Formats: sequence, C-alpha cells, structure tokens
Amino acid sequence: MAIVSQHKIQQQLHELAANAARPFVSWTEPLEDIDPVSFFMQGPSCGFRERFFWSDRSGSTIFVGLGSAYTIETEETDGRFHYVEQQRQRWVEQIERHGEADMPPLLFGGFAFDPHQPRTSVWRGFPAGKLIAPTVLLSVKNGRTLLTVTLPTDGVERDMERIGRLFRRIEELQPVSATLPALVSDEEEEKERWLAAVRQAIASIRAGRLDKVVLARSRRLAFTGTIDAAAVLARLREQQPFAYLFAFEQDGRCFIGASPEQLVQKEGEMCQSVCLAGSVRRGSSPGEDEQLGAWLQADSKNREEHQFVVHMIRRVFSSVCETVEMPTAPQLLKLPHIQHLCTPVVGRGCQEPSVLRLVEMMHPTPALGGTPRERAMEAIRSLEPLDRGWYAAPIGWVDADGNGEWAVAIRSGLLDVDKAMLFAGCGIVAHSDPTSEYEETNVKMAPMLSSLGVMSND
Ligand SMILES: C=C(O[C@H]1C=CC=C(C(=O)O)[C@@H]1O)C(=O)O
Repeated sequence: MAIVSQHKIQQQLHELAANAARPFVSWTEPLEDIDPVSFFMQGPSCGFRERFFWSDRSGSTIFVGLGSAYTIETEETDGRFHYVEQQRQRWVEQIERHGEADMPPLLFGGFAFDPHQPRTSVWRGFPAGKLIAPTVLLSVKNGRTLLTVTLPTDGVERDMERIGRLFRRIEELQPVSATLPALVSDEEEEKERWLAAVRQAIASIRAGRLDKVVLARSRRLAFTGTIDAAAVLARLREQQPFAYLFAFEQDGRCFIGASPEQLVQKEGEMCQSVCLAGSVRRGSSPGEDEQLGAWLQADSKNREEHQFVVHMIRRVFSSVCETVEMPTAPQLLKLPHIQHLCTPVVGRGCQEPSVLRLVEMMHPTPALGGTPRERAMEAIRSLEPLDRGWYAAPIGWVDADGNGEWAVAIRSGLLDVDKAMLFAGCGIVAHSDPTSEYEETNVKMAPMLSSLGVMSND
C-alpha cells in the first residue's frame, strides 16, 4: 500500500490552487508511521535547501519540515519579536487549509541570543529572528502522523518535481546511517582567557554591579568528511531521551542540539515553563550519584543561581496569568551526563494571545543571561570572547492560534560541512569557582561530543 497517495495530493493541490482565493494553499493527509529522522534525511537529496526537526521532551510531538513555503526573517533588534508576531498574523490570513484541516499551519524557527551583538560569519544565515512555514511538514502528535504540503497558488508547478521525488523516497525510506567521519582536530577557545573572564565577572558581582551572569565558551572540531546532521540527530535521539531535539538547517549549515530546558509553552490559556539552573555531574555509582544530587540540592551557591531564575519566571507569569503554581523547593532533573536543579512552573488564565509574546518577555532568563538582565547582557558583550548566534536563544514553533512550545537552544552546536562548533555556558555568582565552572562546561558539551562520535575528554 502506498504510504502517501502522491497522485491524490498533487491533483488536489493543482485543483485547489486554481480555485484559491488566497495566495497559499495547504493540503493535509494522514500518513502511516514513518521514522521522522529518516524523513528529515531526505531533504537535501530531494532539493530542499531548508529543513528542521523538533521533538518535545516526551517525544510525543514531533515536527519535521522540508523546504520553505513562507519565511519570516528579521534583523531588527528591539522590535524583532513584535515584527515576527505581526508577520505570523499576516501569514495566517494568506493561507487556505484543506484536507485534514485540524492541523493548524505551523511556523518553526529561532532567534539570535543578542541581536545587539555584531554577527560574525560563523552565523551566516541565522539572523536576529527567522521562522519558516515548510513546504512539506511531517507532524506526529498524540500518536497520529500527518503530512502537510503548503504551496503558493501561483507556483504549484515549481515545487511539484521535488515533492514527487520526496513521495517516491518515503515509499521505501532507508534507515539513517550511523556512520560519522573521524575527528581530525579539536580546538577550544583559550582556556586561560575564559577563566580570566569568569574571574572578572566574579569581581564585578562581589563589587555589587550585578548578581549573576552566564558566561559561555566554544570548542571547534574538524572532521575527515561531511557530518551528516541526520546521523547526529539519530544519535541524540537515542542518547538524550528526555531532551528537546532540534535542528535548523539552511544551505548545508545546521544548528542542532538536545536541550533539557523549556523556555515556554502555551496551549490556550495555560502556559508552562521550567526554571533550570544549578548543576553537578552524574555520579559513577548510584551511591555517588545520590550524594552529588543531595549536595546540589543543599548547596547555597547553586540554590542562589537557581533562585534568580525562579524569581524572574514567577514575575513574568504573574504579570500575564491569573494563577501561577510552582513547588517551593527545586527538584532534581537527572540527565545522562549532568543533574540540574529544576522548578516547573504552570500558569493558568494566560492573557497573552501568542506564545511569541511570552518568548519575548522570558528571553533571556537568568539561566542564560543573568540578573539584572541589562547589566548581565553588557557583561556578556564585554567579557565573552564569542559570537553566541542562536546558542542559548529561543528555538521552537508557533501555530495559527498563537499556541506553541519553545526551548532554550543549549547543549548545541553548529555543523558546517566537515566542521562543528559546540557551545556551553555556566551561571556565575559571587561564590563561583572558575575551575569548577570550566569543568561544568565540559560536562555540558558531552552530549554533543558523544553524538558526533567524539568522547568527552574530561
Ligand atoms: C548555559 C547553559 O546551561 C544553563 C542551563 C542549566 C544550568 C545552568 C547552570 O547550572 O549554569 C545554565 O544556567 C548551557 O548548557 O550552555
């Protein structure tokens, strides 16, 4: 049996486009279960220059997009979220939905961490904000798989050839190859320089200029051949089961990661977030692991670091929700390489109509920037020898109703043909120890290193 009725979809789209009253049409059709990473893998060879992958923490909501039917892009600084939200509303008015129309049109994308920071060539193609409505979207939600094709009514024919190629491929999807090229060089940005930046940050905090700042560093790897983003994604999926998996690729450059950190989710009048800050490695035995966890929960430096995030998120939620629920003490979130202090937050009666507005209010939380926010951003600009680009920034999706889910793009890296640049940061407070913070960044890079087939050497 054909997995997807190629002929039917193509015929429907032709007919719909001919009679459409709006500039875009979409057709949604149920699909048999297929491997979403294998689907993602088909993008480049079928001629799609853009592709994305999203899986939530439970793995029950997955979106894979190939190509771009509509792109919202901005280099604005202060007005970028507002601009993107306005364009989202315009997009919704331009599209006619058909087939299983319960699938609202979806935009996926991300934002730069700090649009005021000058962009280097490393992040070419990743502007201050960019959201894509894909030409072909695979969505898995509540155990149901759907395929949506979206096309401009005046250009249906243009995309048909590659859509046809994709349909033929998904009839007999090949499993994702686990082969990765070998590492040829591993260059971390100067350790001494980073440690000096952390010392300076601690001095500023002790002098009372700010309370907390998150400082990040990078590591550049080179390989013997092209890194296959689908293979990396398949390994992340296997190795990081409770993380948000994300990938955003254009013209062969792919920002990819497995983040444990939700920024915000909105579904109707309910919104959720997670305060995540304060970390320690996993133990090498159950006994040591438990001891480390108990130490983390009691450690005043980590509790302080965590508390700044709790205050800020509670303040934002309280300003837009009728009720806010959160536990009084942080819980432990145990991930394969690291454990974190974690406080989940639920808001009800949310007055904001779009998740993008919540993203704007939340970013950057003190888990990624610091506190007070503006002073921390200034400290990052002056102390951190790095172009963060989309690292530590919001990544996620929004639908036609303004609902959506966004993660913070940490535990991530940028793949560029045979090179990878990995990122990790740490919250610095008055009693931080620079060497331990450095070691913590190594632990935070371990998931990406492992997914690239490079063992972490800490
Ligand atoms: C900035 C990162 O982690 C943040 C999230 C959780 C715990 C953190 C910490 O304990 O420092 C960081 O705030 C990163 O992984 O690059």
